[in-house]
Amino acid sequence: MRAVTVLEDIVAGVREDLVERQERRPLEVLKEEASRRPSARDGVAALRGGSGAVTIIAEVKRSSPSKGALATIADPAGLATEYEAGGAAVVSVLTERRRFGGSLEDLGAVRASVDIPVLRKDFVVTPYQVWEARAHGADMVLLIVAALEQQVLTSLVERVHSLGMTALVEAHDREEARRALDAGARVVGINARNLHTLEVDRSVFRDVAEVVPDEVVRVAESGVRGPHDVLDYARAGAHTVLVGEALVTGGAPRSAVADMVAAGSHPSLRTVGR
Ligand SMILES: O=P(O)(O)OC[C@@H](O)[C@@H](O)c1c[nH]c2ccccc12
Repeated sequence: MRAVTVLEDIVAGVREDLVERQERRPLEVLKEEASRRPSARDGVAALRGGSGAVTIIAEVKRSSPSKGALATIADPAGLATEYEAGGAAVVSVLTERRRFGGSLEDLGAVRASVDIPVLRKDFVVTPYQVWEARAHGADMVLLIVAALEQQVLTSLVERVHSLGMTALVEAHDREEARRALDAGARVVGINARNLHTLEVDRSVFRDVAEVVPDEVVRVAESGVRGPHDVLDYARAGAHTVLVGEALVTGGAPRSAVADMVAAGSHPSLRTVGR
């Protein structure tokens, strides 16, 4: 028998937790809550930024399967406010509980504290979770190609977009990137961390980015240690860079984001064909 990979293990846990939430809060209730929210913010416009500079998605992340505990983050809303003040285009909030220590409460608290778009980062495998995201004020939802069959992926992308949100569709190789585009993604994340083995290989980005056209926002995910890596990803064709660990462990989130935003506006990038 094939070994169960980390991704499959995480998704199994997510499905278990989901059963309980669906009992507590029927879909009809969620839909009602979602309908009372103001419209979702435009994630694509925020990530494009307007000036040709590379934008930053800053992540609220307490722990990870690869590194274990990273930061306590007693006040996720306060952290998100720092990210926004540093110039982040979007805040990503991990809501997966078992491995990442996140929650939908974190998402709601962050939503209430910032004006920029907020991304729900989780292992979304059912429409119910998309409604949950909207009911808690998310503007964007992560969908992971490797966790979804193509038909399911396509219908989840459609569901996200029909609720006025933007899907960030995550790929790890060229084949998955093509599947993301086929499913209708307007924003494609290329994750340098392999979710089966958890290893980071930053060179994956350049290779996979080649199959993602310029009309689609290319997001480089994982393994960013500082401004230098932002610049490298930008030179490899990223429109946006998503950063977690370096921001939650560094101790000065506002200035860390500001330094990365500055790297993303470097004059040398104007000559890169982005
Ligand atoms: O902490 P890092 O190396 O900056 O990585 C952030 C982000 O890319 C990572 O959290 C991530 C990327 N895709 C995911 C999918 C699920 C959970 C987490 C992730």
